Amino acid sequence: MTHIFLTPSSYLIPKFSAVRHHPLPPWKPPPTVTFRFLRAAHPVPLRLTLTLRPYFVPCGLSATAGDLLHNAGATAGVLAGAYTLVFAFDNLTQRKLIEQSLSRKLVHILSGLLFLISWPIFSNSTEARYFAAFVPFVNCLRLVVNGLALASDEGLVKSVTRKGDPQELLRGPLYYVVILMLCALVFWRESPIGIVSLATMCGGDGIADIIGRRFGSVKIPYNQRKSWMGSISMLIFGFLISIGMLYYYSVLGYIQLDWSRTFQRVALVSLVATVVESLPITEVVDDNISVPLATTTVAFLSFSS
Ligand SMILES: C/C(=C\COP(=O)(O)O)CCC[C@H](C)CCC[C@H](C)CCCC(C)C
Ligand SMILES: Nc1ccn([C@@H]2O[C@H](COP(=O)(O)OP(=O)(O)O)[C@@H](O)[C@H]2O)c(=O)n1
Repeated sequence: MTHIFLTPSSYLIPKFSAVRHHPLPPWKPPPTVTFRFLRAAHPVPLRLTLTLRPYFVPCGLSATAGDLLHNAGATAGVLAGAYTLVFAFDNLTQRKLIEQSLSRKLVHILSGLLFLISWPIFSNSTEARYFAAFVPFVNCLRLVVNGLALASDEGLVKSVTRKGDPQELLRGPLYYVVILMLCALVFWRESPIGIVSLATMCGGDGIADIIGRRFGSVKIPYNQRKSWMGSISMLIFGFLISIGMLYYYSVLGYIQLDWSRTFQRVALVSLVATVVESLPITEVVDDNISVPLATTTVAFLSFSS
C-alpha cells in the first residue's frame, strides 16, 4: 500500500537552523483525509493521505480550550499592563514628578520592552502570537480614536505626546505600536529578528533621546539635531538590550544561538540602526519606521547567512 503524505510547506518566515523551536505541546495526530484509488489490473489500491497541519485548520479549531483560556488571560493581563503603564506615567507627569519629554521616552522604552518580555506568558499554541498581537492592535485603535479626537483620553495625550497635541498620537506612537504588532505576528518568539528589532527600537532609540537631550552638546556634523552622545548611547544600549533579550529567550528555550556569531551580528545590526537613526530624515520618515525597517533587514540577512 502506498501512502503519500502531502503536508503543506511551513511558516511565513524561514526557519533558522541554529534556532530550536520551543518544545511543542504533547503531539496529537493531526487530522488526516485518505483517498483510495483503485488502479486497473493492480492488486493494491493507491491511498493518498492528506495531513492537515494546525495552521491549515481554521483558527480556534486547532487550539485546545485550555490554550484559548490561557491566551485570553495572558492578553487581558498584558492589556491591563499597557493601560497601567500609561496611567502611571500620566500620574507622574500630572504631579510634575517627571517632565513630559522624559515621561514619553520612558513609556517608549518600557512599553515595548515589557511587551517583548511578556511573550513567553502566552501558550505554545500556533495561535498564541495572534493573542499577543491583539494588545498592540487595541492600542493602535486607542491612538487612532484619540488622535482623531473621537475620544479624549487626556492621560494618554499627556504621557505620550511631545506638546500635548492629540494629532501627534497618529505619528510616532502609532507607527511604534504597529511595529510591535507586526513583530509579534511575523517573527514572534522563535526568531531573533523581531527580538533584536524591538530591543533596538524601544531600548536603543529611547535611551538615545534621554542621554542625547542631557549630554548631547557635540552635534553630529550631518545632523545638528542629533548628537554623538545620543548616537553612541543608542549603539551601546541597543546592543546590550538586544543581547539581553536574546539571552532571555535562549534561557527559556525558544531559540538556540551560536553566541560568538550572534555578538557580531547584533553589533552589526546595532551599528546600522544607529547610523539610520542619526540621519536627518525624520521629516521624510519617522524613526519608528526607518529604524525597525533597517534593523529587520540587516538582522534577516545576517541571521540567515
Ligand atoms: C510614546 C511611544 C512612542 C513614541 O515614540 P517616539 O515618537 O518618541 O519615538 C510609545 C506609545 C506606547 C503606547 C501608547 C502603549 C503601547 C503598549 C504596548 C502595545 C503593550 C505594553 C504592555 C506592557 C506589559 C506594559
Ligand atoms: N542620536 C540622538 C537621538 C536623539 N537625541 C536627542 O533627543 C532629542 C529627540 O530625539 P528624536 O528626534 O529622535 O526624538 P523622537 O523622534 O524619537 O521622539 C533630539 O532632539 C536630541 O536632543 C540626540 O541628541 N542624539
